[in-house]
Amino acid sequence: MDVILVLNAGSSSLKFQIFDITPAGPERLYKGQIDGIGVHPRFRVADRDGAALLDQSYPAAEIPDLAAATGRLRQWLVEHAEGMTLRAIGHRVVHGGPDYDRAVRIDADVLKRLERFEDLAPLHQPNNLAPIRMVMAAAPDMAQVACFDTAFHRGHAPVADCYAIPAALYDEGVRRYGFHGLSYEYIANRLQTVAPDLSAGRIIVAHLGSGASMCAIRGGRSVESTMGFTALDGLPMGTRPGQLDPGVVLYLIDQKGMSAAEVSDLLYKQSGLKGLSGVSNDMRDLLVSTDPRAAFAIDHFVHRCAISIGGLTAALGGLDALVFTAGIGENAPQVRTRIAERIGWLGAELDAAANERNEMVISTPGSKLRLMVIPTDEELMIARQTLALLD
Ligand SMILES: Nc1ncnc2c1ncn2[C@@H]1O[C@H](COP(=O)(O)OP(=O)(O)O)[C@@H](O)[C@H]1O
Ligand SMILES: CC(=O)OP(=O)(O)O
Ligand SMILES: [Mg+2]
Repeated sequence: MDVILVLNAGSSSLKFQIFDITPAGPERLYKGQIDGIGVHPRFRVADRDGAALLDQSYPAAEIPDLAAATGRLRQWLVEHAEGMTLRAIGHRVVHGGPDYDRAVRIDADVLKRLERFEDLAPLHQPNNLAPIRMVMAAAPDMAQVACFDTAFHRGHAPVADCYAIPAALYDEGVRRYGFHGLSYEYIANRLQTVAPDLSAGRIIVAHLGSGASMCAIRGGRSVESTMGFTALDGLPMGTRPGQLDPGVVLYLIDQKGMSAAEVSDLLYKQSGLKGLSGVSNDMRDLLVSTDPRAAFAIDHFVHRCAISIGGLTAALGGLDALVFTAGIGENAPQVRTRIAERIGWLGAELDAAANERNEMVISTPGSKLRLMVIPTDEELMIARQTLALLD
C-alpha cells in the first residue's frame, strides 16, 4: 500500500498521521500524537476507525523535549511499517518567510532557505527541520514536502502585513507573517461543507492550543492574524506572552543586563500561562488547580482573547461566526463559556448544553453571532498539499 507520512511538531506536541493514497485523495490509516511533552507526556495512536492502538503515559523526564518525542515516534513507525510503501513525507514547517506562499518539494537549496528562519521560530523550526535532514541523509530519494503555517496568510493587504518601522526592514522580511495557517485553511475548507451559508461571511477562527492565535477570514481567505513576524505575538500562550510592549524587551536588556539568549528564553519558554501562574503551561492543569494564580492566568487569557476578537471584528467590519479549534478550543468548554460571556455585545448567545458536549454549533438558534467548535486537522491539510506535489 502506498502511503504518505505527515509530521506536525508543535510547541507541546508531536502529531503524525499516515494516509493511504487513493484516487479520491489521502485517506487516514493511523493518527497519533505525543502530547504534554516535558510536563506529562502521553503517546496515543488510533487506527482509521479511531480505535486506540496505543495509549501510554511517561514520566516527564523520559520525554522532556521534541527530540525525545521524535525518537519515540520513529521507533513506533519502524515497528509498524510492514505492508506500507512510503511515497512521501509531508512536514509542517512553521516559518516559510517571504518566499513561500504554498507548499514546496524539499531539496538541499530549500532546506538551506528554511534554516534561515530557525531563529524566528525557535520552538518549532528546528524540530520541523531535524526529521527532514535525517531522512535526506538516510534516504536521499524520498519525496519530502514542506507545508507552511505562514502560507495561508501571504495574501494579507500591505497595511496588515507591515509594522510602522522604517520601510527598509519590511523589504528585508520583517513582516507580520501570521501562523497556524494550515489549521485555518483546513477550517476554511471545512466550513464550505458544514456551513456553506458562511462561505462569503466574516469569520474569526480561534486556534487555542499550546500556541494560540486568531485569524480573521473573509470569503474563505485570511485577512488578519494576531501573530506577526514570529509566533510570539498576539494571545498569551502556554509559555509565550503574546502581545508585549517592545519597551519591556529594552528594559530587560538595558536595565537588567539580560543577553539576547536570556530574553529569548524568557519570551519563548518562561512566559504565558506558565510564567503568569507559576503552576503550569498546560490549560488542563490550570483548570483543576486551586492556586489563585492559575485562575488569574486563565482570566488574563480570556481577557486577551476578548480584546483580540474585538480587534479582528473591526478588521472584518463585523462578525458572522466565531470558530473554536485546537487543544483548548476543542476541549475546554469552561474557557469557551468565559470568552462567549465577554462578547455578548457582539450578539453571542451560548447554548450551555451544546457547549458542554463540544458540539459543532454551540450558540442558541437565536444568537446573532454563530459560535462553533470544529476540530482542526493540520495533518490532513499537509497530506493534501503533499499529494498535490507528487509526480
Ligand atoms: N481537555 C482539555 N481541557 C483543557 N485544555 C486542554 C484539553 N486538552 C488539551 N488542552 C490544552 O491544549 C494544549 C495543547 O493544544 P495543541 O493544539 O495540541 O497544542 P500544540 O499543537 O501547540 O502542541 C495543551 O497544552 C492543553 O493546555
Ligand atoms: C505556531 C505555533 O505556535 O504552533 P503550535 O501552536 O503548534 O505550538
Ligand atoms: Mg499545534
